[in-house]
Amino acid sequence: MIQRNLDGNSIIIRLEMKTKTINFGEVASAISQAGGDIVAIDVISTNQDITVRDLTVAAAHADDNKKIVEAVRNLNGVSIINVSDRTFLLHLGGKIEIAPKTPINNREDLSRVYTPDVARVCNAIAEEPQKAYSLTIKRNTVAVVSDGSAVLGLGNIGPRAAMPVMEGKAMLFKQLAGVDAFPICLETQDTEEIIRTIKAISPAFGGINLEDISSPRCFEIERRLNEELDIPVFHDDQHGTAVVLYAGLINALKLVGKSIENTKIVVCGIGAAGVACSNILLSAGARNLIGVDREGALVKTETYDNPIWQDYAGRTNPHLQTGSLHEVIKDADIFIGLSRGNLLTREHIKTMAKDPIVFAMANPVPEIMPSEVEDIVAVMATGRSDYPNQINNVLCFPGMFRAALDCRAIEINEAMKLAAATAIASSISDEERTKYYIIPSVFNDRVVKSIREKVVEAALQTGVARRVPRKSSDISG
Ligand SMILES: NC(=O)c1ccc[n+]([C@@H]2O[C@H](COP(=O)([O-])OP(=O)(O)OC[C@H]3O[C@@H](n4cnc5c(N)ncnc54)[C@H](O)[C@@H]3O)[C@@H](O)[C@H]2O)c1
Ligand SMILES: O=C(O)C[C@H](O)C(=O)O
Ligand SMILES: [Mg+2]
Repeated sequence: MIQRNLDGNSIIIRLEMKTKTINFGEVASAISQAGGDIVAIDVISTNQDITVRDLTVAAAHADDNKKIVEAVRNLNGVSIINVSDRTFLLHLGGKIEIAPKTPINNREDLSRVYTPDVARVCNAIAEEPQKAYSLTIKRNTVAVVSDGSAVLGLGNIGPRAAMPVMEGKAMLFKQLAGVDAFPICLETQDTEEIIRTIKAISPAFGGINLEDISSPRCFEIERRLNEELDIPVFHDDQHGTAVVLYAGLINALKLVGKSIENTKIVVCGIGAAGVACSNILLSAGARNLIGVDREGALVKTETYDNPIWQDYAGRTNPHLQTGSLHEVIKDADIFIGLSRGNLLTREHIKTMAKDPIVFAMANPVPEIMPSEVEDIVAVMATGRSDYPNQINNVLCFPGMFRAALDCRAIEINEAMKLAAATAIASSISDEERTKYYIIPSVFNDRVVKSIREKVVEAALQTGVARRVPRKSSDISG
């Protein structure tokens, strides 16, 4: 039922073949034996003795790529000129650019967009700072800020290595919701310095999307910035994830006919995403929710150095369950993984209650792969785009910021998050809902519109909107 998307693992091998020594059939069979499929062949040049070709080869797993290249390299009469990976090719020079909205064709244009005329616009903003919203990019621009300390599930890989993710988020902001977003990766992991820096750059932006900043620092950074800035600050890994998770769970619970109040929920990984996801589930009525981190279940009878865990333990695990993940997952109705890959096996899932719901959301490798348990779970979801039911914060952040910018919200509050979750969940109708379709696709164009409408409504009702936006049909860049 589940189909892997081979495209993510394809490589392009440019090779030179001595036509008298080897024929193409031999190359093709060596590639196939090493686990690759040739999906495209381009002849680059050819003469009587030598032919140069680009072979696009897909493999089921990225690990097979090395084997395939070795198999080709070992053939007599073949030399490899170059191997490129389509994903790396796509990243050459970065993934986004800044483009002017109007051309500067002559001296008159120049004096309007730049000096001397621009000075009149500057003075207008100096006299009335709110005009920054109408006369600069602030109205539609979000900073995507990371310190590279918790990038996907890769850990603390630093600000340079975080850039491809932040560029990707910026692309998604623009393509899905018309929001201009700029990636900013900071060369500091000091809480105070991050807060100071974000405050210092804030004049250019209408909102701040914090991304991949590890816990517990992320909680303090977000709280302080929300207090000290008048633009919305939203830690995507916390709240974006929580919104989408709750949306998926609303639909999954309908499928299995259970109510959130009567389920046992195990959340693994009590970091940024785990805390926020637990919070949204508790506010939606969850009662028997148990958090598990590296040392096992969090329980209020223990003392933790991490104050976030102490607070968490005090609000969860009502039956004071102790033990490892493998112990507490027994009889659970719902597993939510926000930790790291490959922590569970099929045997562990078999110990869960009837019709288990498994949301294994660690990226890029989930706590358990769907292919291992697909036949024994009622609903399975991951954070990945190559399996059904992708629970990924990308379903939330574009629409959420579209709404916040349009109504010029001073913050993104709980009511707005719940409104977004309901909007996402209800974009799948009763007839459409199946175990493979509990969450809409990122390409479903109803999602951003529906989040935008519901979130603006919630912002107006809760008094955090500074402006009543025009109709949703005005969504644009
Ligand atoms: N699908 C999504 O939309 C989505 C969104 C956010 C985060 N995530 C994923 O969730 C994971 C956590 O992200 P985060 O931003 O909360 O990071 P984080 O660093 O704040 O938290 C990770 C937590 O997992 C815990 N952990 C690590 N190994 C563990 C183990 N073996 N057993 C139990 N707990 C363990 C850590 O101690 C930490 O508390 C990452 O893999 C990330 O990619 C997915
Ligand atoms: O970036 C993603 O794909 C989701 C999430 O923000 C993560 O950190 O894993
Ligand atoms: Mg993230």
